[in-house]
Amino acid sequence: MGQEIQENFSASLHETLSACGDDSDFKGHKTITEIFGKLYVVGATSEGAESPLDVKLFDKATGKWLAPTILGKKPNSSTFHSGVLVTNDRILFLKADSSSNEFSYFLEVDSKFVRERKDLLGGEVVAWSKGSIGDGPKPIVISGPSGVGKGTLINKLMKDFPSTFGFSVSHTTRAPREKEVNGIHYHFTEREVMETEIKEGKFLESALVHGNLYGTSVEAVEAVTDTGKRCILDIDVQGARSVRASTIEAIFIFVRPPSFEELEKRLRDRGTETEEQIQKRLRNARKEIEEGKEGLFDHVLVNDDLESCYANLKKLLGLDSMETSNKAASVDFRTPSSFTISRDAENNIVIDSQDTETKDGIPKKIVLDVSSVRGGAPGRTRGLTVLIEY
Ligand SMILES: Nc1ncnc2c1ncn2[C@@H]1O[C@H](COP(=O)(O)OP(=O)(O)OP(=O)(O)O)[C@@H](O)[C@H]1O
Ligand SMILES: Nc1nc2c(ncn2[C@@H]2O[C@H](COP(=O)(O)O)[C@@H](O)[C@H]2O)c(=O)[nH]1
Repeated sequence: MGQEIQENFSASLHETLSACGDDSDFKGHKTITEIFGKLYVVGATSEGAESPLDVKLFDKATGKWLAPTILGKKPNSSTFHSGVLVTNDRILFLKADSSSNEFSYFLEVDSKFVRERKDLLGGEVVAWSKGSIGDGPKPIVISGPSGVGKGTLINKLMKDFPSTFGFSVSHTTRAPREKEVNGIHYHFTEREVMETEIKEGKFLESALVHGNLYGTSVEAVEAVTDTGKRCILDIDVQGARSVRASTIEAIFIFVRPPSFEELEKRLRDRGTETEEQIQKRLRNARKEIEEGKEGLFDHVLVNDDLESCYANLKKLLGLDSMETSNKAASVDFRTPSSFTISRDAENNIVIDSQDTETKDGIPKKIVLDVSSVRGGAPGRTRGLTVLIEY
């Protein structure tokens, strides 16, 4: 029953679009979803399974096509996809012949993130985020004054748990230090370029820190989440505040020095800053240490003895027993190459295979509970629950 409603609805939108002159220019399969008088047309502009899904927008009231700014990593197209309106701010796209890690993408059209970007950029904005089954690992934000040992602690985590954690590589306008490598430690960039990209909405957060611009790009976070790893952000307190205000659900950790004198000693001994820069960083450190007490952070660690601080960090991340404890719930399947979509009595989304042959790992039915999804662009939409029938 639900399935018929879906097909009739979609067919009438195709008719509406044809009557108005379909300028969407998509090759192969496309879907149309109506939200508040706007038709979101999604398809691929070029042939081939690996071409990205694009979004065109038709405004029924004005009869005009609008070109939205598309944020987030676009999903690759497949032979077939289906769009399901989940709430009035997002559409769920389900892809045929795709792995459980790739089959679901959300297109946000009016989420908080999208509204913020609309204010910033003007015009229409939409944002993609990949769907994640289960809770998925929450990103970790690590803040603290310069020289306290954030980088040292993060390096230890990355070395000991390489398949669990991925580092969000920030952009900065400061000059590289002797052993720093572009693209690994930072994306070193020109100020003008970074300012333009901030205006274009490419950054999740950015801040002026010790006289230079630093920022976390949406792409940097997505590059890590795409690998299924848990993202670690090393950012200052201003950045932590911005991430806290975003849709990203993260764990916020503040690292404190045992004393101000020890902090100064570490900064000097590191030997990477001039005296003037050290003084500036120390002045900012006093402010940051005060801000670290304000309740913005979920956990405060004192980095006195490195090994015991690292042990405490692992403990609060639940890593003291085994490496895999923070991995996302894994459910392995492939979606069928053709399917129909319906809603069941509990309002779950039901994907029914229309494949004529049964194949290993491809369920006959996939039931998706989307009632607890949260998060979203930039990053992932987490909390999809999946029930599978073979
Ligand atoms: N517990 C510790 N005891 C003594 N020295 C430490 C400790 N932790 C880190 N260090 C040293 O302190 C210096 C600063 O550490 P690190 O570069 O990791 O700080 P940071 O917080 O990442 O600084 P920044 O914010 O400037 O990048 C390094 O030389 C590091 O080896
Ligand atoms: N708000 C942000 N702060 C960042 C980011 N990347 C790094 N930082 C912070 O800058 C200072 C100085 O770093 P350094 O490498 O020059 O010593 C430090 O506190 C970092 O945490 C970012 O993307 N956003």
